[in-house]
Amino acid sequence: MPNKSQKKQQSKQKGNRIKLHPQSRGFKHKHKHRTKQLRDNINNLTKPHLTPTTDMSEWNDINLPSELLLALREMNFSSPTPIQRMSIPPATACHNVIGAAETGSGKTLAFGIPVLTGILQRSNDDNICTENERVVMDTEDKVEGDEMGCLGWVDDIPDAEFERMLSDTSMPSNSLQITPPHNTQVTKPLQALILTPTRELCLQICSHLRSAAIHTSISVVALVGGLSISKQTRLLSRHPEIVASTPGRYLQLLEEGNKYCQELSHLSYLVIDEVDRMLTEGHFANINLIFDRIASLAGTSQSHGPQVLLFSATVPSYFLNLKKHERDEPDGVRKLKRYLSRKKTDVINLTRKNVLVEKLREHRLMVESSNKLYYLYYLLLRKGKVLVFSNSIASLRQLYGILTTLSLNILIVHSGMQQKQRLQNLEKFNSSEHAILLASDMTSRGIDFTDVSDVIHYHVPATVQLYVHRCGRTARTSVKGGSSLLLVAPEESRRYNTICRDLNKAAGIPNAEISLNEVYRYKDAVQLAIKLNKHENSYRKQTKDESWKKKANINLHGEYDMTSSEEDTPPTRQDRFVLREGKERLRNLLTSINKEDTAIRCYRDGLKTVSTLLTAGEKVKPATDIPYLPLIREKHRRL
Ligand SMILES: Nc1ncnc2c1ncn2[C@@H]1O[C@H](COP(=O)(O)OP(=O)(O)OP(=O)(O)O)[C@@H](O)[C@H]1O
Repeated sequence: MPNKSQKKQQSKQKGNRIKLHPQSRGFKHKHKHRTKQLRDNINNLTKPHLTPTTDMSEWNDINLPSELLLALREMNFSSPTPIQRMSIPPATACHNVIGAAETGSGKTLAFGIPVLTGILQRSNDDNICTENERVVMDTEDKVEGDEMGCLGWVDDIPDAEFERMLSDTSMPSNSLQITPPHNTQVTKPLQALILTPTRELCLQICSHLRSAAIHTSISVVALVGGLSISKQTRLLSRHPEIVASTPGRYLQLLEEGNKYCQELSHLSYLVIDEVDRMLTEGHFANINLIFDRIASLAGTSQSHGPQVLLFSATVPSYFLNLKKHERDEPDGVRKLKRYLSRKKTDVINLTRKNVLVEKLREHRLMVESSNKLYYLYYLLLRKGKVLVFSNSIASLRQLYGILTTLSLNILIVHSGMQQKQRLQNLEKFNSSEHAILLASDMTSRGIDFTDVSDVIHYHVPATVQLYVHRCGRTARTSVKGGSSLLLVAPEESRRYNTICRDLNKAAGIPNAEISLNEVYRYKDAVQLAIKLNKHENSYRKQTKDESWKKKANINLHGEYDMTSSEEDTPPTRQDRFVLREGKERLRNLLTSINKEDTAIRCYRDGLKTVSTLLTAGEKVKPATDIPYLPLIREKHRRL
């Protein structure tokens, strides 16, 4: 077995991301090497042979620093997206910006590029960061892959070594002097704070900005709940220029007295992504506290205080028209508007009339709620990368159990899961070509999935904004298109009508042509899976209870108490038999359907995805399960 230092050596040889003590690494040499590398990279911008296909002239009007242009070139972003083209110039000219653009339109860089540009300019102009500090940051802060590309690298540095790196001032004369010279400002206060509603989105933004800042010395740190706060505190002790955070974790660090989080007097940018979500109940109280702190530090001076950048695909009308005050404005919106009025504020609204992406193909199915599962199973038999949204965690868990019993390979993500498991499942889904992810609305905003072919709404979402954001997980910039299928039960028709009204869809969403007869071919199998799943859950619960009781009794009395009451009876052989026999029956049933069934054949041969089925109208038989469609249309017309 290799010991610890051998392991380090091995991973270093593999190009891994272990950091060693500055003295042992020859920081000076490394820095020189890095600076040369950066200079070469920038020079190479003009050498077409490196990436001959990427013409970056479309960015010329925006006048970006060469370090950023190089990174964009490496990402193959040859031209700015419309929202980037419109919002980067005013934001770099120190205006507040409120940006609304469809999902997947590149809003992260629309605020990220001005923030990075501003910080680069300041570091050149103001000498906020001394040359020596920059050297340390440059050498230490390069971050490579981990869970969602953001945090794991800190694991590689042993704690003691990490502390020594931060506190060691007794360097030999031939190593870099990190003690700053007199009369230079040594503290590097926080310059940009980006607030996002979910942890996953926060990590994604952090990773995206790091890629854009790869050729600069700017460091970006993500602060999120569910992951070690002490690691995040250590990251903050390195004074990153940009912090992306969920409001709850930032507030927690503020309350715990973290000096870096408290020092907001030099904050130049406050970004609120998914602003409509952030100002609604649940987040607003925290945002308000953070904002109050920033506003109080800014005082009343026009020139003080950070520039504010607010972005979403669904910016509420009270932000699109700043002069208009609406009755339904959430608490504190006026306060934020007053703050915005201190600087020039540009409102950039690029959303289309019905807000959704043009490339999206929308359908809906009117189904009895008791039949939804049959439809879902039928659809999931097809190939594709399918994202299924449900309104509750309980129903997600139930669907997961049943669909897994039906031998489908399913991933699941919701807020009731461990953070690491959530990230792992998202990563797995994202990197697969064909996969099914059951998700709660935690995943509906901002997550940049690649090539999702279909979004299925198992329940009608509670708001039109949720519908837009769920649909936005497909048909993003990098893909040709995608489909959304809304399953509407009679009791959900009111919500469905509201969505249609808010999206100006007078004729409603087009109906998907899937016949109930076709779907009912799986009825027996699905019903059996429901029963088996129920049985298995209670069997598992009993087994779990038993082992828990055993442990509890052993702990309390030193030995297991064999006397148990009637209802405590452990699962019997009979239970196990029923379960085994049921599974066998289900297997046989599926095999027999499999032999003749076209859908499964299509799935196996990869011929049909959900979208092709929906758009091609594979079944010509009269559609839908429910005869109350005209009623809904009628109702809708009246609205
Ligand atoms: N200039 C560009 N050219 C090509 N692709 C880009 C460009 N800018 C960003 N992208 C890519 O577009 C995708 C979507 O970007 P981003 O996640 O920022 O969208 P968004 O507008 O924030 O979406 P959402 O509203 O769902 O949060 C990302 O994969 C990103 O890398």
